[in-house]
Amino acid sequence: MGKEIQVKITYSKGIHTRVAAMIVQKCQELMKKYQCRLFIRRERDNSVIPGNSMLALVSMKITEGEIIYVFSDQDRTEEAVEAFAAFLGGSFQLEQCNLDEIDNIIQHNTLASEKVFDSIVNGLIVVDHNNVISVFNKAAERITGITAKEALGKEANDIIDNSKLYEVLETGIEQIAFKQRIGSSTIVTNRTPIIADGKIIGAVATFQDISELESLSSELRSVQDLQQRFQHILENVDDAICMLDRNGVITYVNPAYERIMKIQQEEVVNKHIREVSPTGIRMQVLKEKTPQYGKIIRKENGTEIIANVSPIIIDGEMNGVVSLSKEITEIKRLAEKIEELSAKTKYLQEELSKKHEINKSFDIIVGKSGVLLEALSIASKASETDATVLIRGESGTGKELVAKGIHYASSRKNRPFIRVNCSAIPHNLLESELFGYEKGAFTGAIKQKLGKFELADEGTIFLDEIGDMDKEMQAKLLRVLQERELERIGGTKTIPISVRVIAATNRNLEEMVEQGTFRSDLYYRLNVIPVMLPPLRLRKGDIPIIVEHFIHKICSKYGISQKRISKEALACMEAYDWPGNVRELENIIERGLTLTRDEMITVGDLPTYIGIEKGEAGFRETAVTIGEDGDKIPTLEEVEKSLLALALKKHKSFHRAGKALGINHKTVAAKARKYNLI
Ligand SMILES: Nc1ncnc2c1ncn2[C@@H]1O[C@H](COP(=O)(O)OP(=O)(O)OP(=O)(O)O)[C@@H](O)[C@H]1O
Repeated sequence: MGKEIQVKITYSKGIHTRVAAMIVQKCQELMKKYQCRLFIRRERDNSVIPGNSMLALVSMKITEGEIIYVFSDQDRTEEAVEAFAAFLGGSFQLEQCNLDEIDNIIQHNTLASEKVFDSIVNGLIVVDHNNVISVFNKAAERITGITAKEALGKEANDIIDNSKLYEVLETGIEQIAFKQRIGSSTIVTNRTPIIADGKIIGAVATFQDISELESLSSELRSVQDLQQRFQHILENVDDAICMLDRNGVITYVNPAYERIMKIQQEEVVNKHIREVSPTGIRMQVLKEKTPQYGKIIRKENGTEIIANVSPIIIDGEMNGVVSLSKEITEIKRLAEKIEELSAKTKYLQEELSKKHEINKSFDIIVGKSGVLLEALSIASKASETDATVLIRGESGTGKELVAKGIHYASSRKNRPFIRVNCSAIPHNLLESELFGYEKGAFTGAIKQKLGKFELADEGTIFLDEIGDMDKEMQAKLLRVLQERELERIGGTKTIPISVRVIAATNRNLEEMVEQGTFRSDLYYRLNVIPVMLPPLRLRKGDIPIIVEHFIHKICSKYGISQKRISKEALACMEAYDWPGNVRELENIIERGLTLTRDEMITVGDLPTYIGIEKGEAGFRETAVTIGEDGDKIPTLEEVEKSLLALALKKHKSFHRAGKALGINHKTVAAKARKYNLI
């Protein structure tokens, strides 16, 4: 490097564009001649520029009187440096230079500036002091959709509606980072005044299209919003959720996971699944990248869970694993609940369909228990045919009611329903009762008498207590049933009969057939459609509605105001076993309604043996202690009452109580009535 030569700029206007062009032209000429490169160093800030760079020279804004230094990059080029220094310190007369060369340099530089402007990615608009556009670069064209041709030479506000460059021209205050809409784009712009010699000679706006940024940030906002929603869901679902990243590190577990797995998130989050569950399904899915559904896992703490584990695949790449698990006990509980509910629904549907199937004529029979409805459903179906029906059931279970129901539901309903109580009629009279007799058939037969079969013609005959019929009569009945015709006693002609037969008994006919006291052929002829009526103790759920039914029926019968029954009294009745079934219950209600002076039947209005089932007042009052220590000796009647009450409490039926006490059931019933035990 050669020596530096100091130069003082004496030119009054400093180094402006034309002068710079002249310097560049001189520098190029000297560089060519001396085969070196020449540089200028400014004293003010020590900045160095090449002497042949027009843009750098102009930007240095070297003024009159400033000190600069000139040097070369080669040794022994003093001549070149001296010549250059002499030129710089001169007066820059145009004649000194080749004018064409200078024009070319200026032209090239202007073109270079345009290129620079166009290569800027930001929009650039320059206006003069009249707000007329002098620069409108390519980016400005792209962002505004206006061509430079349309814009140049026009007032800025004619081209861009809301341009604020005029404000900058007026105030000289720059506007930084202003957001503005141009057409469909959103831009952010800086507007700066151009000041020369203290005067505003124009303004420049540089701007950037941020529409994409805006839509990205709104997308970001909605993604954030979505993420918050997901977070909320994850935190609140009942399923345990666990997420692993692509490397197998646990990144998230939700509160349900902590609860079900009985673990705190700090214990697992940020740990590799290998540490937490090395042989588990999550590890397997991480390795194999295939989902596993419905896996049942028994945890060490005894919890049984069902898990679905899936790989998270994004753009075909494994991005992590998510597991969703549920405590199986919960599912089991729900499944059991569903099973229970569907069994209940099925039962209710069956009950309902039974009720629907039952003819209205059976509405007089109160009760909605399954066993009763089943019996009534069979009876109702039987009423659609002429088949013989055998009704079985303990005394007082409603056999006659059902027989009537069948008759009134049948096509024979407008014809007679005739009841014959086979046990109430002496054996020798039953034949004439059933089949009638001719005048003079026997002593006392002073005129012809029609039998019940003839009276029931086209209707129904109800043979109650058929088990009490003697064998001779059984044979005669069988013949009539088989032949569908009869002869009156003492008569000669056969009379055809069209009668529907319903028989009933509370006796064990099968046992009687075995013992030979009931004809098996008659048994089979009668037992075409068997209807089994359940005893009241097997359908205690019906007690409240039957009680209500009788209270209503009896109050209406006696024309008294409707009464009620106390909860305790009803509870006693529900606890009692009802050996006399519905008939007994009806009697007790009638008795209670007669005894009570209140609006309500209470425990005190019930027979004592009913209360005892619930530990109410009753037997204890009647219980008698027989002592030998001079206590008062009870009367015989007191002892008898007490014994009867105890026997009835224990055995629940007159028959069995009678057996226990060694007396027959009729005596038990009579004495129970006498002592007010029923
Ligand atoms: N389910 C019922 N709903 C309403 N009343 C009933 C019901 N069951 C029986 N009863 C009534 O009970 C009493 C006895 O009924 P029913 O005479 O039909 O019984 P039973 O079985 O024929 O008795 P027994 O074998 O002693 O002749 C009648 O007053 C009857 O109205």
